[in-house]
Amino acid sequence: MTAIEATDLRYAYPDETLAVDGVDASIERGERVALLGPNGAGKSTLLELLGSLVDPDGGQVRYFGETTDADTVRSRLSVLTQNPADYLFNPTVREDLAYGPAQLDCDRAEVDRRVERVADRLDLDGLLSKPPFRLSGGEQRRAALASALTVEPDVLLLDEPVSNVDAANRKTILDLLDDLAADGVTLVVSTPDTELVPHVADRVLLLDDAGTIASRGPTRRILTDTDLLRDCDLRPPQVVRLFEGRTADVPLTVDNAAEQLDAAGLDTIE
Ligand SMILES: Nc1ncnc2c1ncn2[C@@H]1O[C@H](COP(=O)(O)OP(=O)(O)OP(=O)(O)O)[C@@H](O)[C@H]1O
Repeated sequence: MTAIEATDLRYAYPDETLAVDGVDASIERGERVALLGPNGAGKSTLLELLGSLVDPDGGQVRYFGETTDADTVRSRLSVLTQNPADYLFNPTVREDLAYGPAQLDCDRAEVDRRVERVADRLDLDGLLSKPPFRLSGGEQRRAALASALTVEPDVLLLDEPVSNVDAANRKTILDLLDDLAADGVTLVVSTPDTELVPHVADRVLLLDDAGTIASRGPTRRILTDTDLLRDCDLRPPQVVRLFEGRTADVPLTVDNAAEQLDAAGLDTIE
């Protein structure tokens, strides 16, 4: 079943900047999709349109087959923007995490269960009683993600979820996204970072700086098309640049590359 079906989306800001121009996108349930493009390509705007945070000037977004009903969308879909303040507005982090499920009429015990479980998963246990404005920038981003997760969405749209996040927390977040995908949650991640894409997506919608889709396809096909990426002002992943032309099966990540070198008996270089 389709999770999100967008047709001919168009959005211009009040100053007439055309940020999204005629985008079609169909995202199946359980898929992991990246919105990849350079700065200013329209990724955040498209993510907000796909997540019903803003209404398009043209075109339409439908969810789960047919519905456009706002309550259904709110209960089954979470969007994480780049601004943690959109999610952190209560006196304590615990109340911010509890806000979504409480809005969905979960009872007190269920709300507490969700808050504890997500806080544990994102290493926020020690921060639950703090006011959110006392958290560091990275902690605020984790708390915002946690508040998007306590509604237990079927579809999660994330705008640059690991930008400005340290290595340990990046791993925590990427492992969590793997677990959510394994549980069947549909993931849409916007990023300008080609290095991140193999970790979060099986399919890519590639945007160019005109707010249109330049190409779409499986992650491997898009990330190994180095001319296409450069035409969109993106740098191909470093490991692709290193292995391009040296093997038919170009690895997309350093871990893939290490496995290939081991398999080829090149585990040490004299
Ligand atoms: N509030 C706004 N008013 C006017 N123009 C805007 C506004 N927000 C974004 N834009 C413009 O819309 C275009 C798309 O912006 P958007 O933030 O969607 O791009 P992006 O691909 O997410 O960029 P980045 O990678 O830098 O976050 C850009 O040209 C930007 O300058």
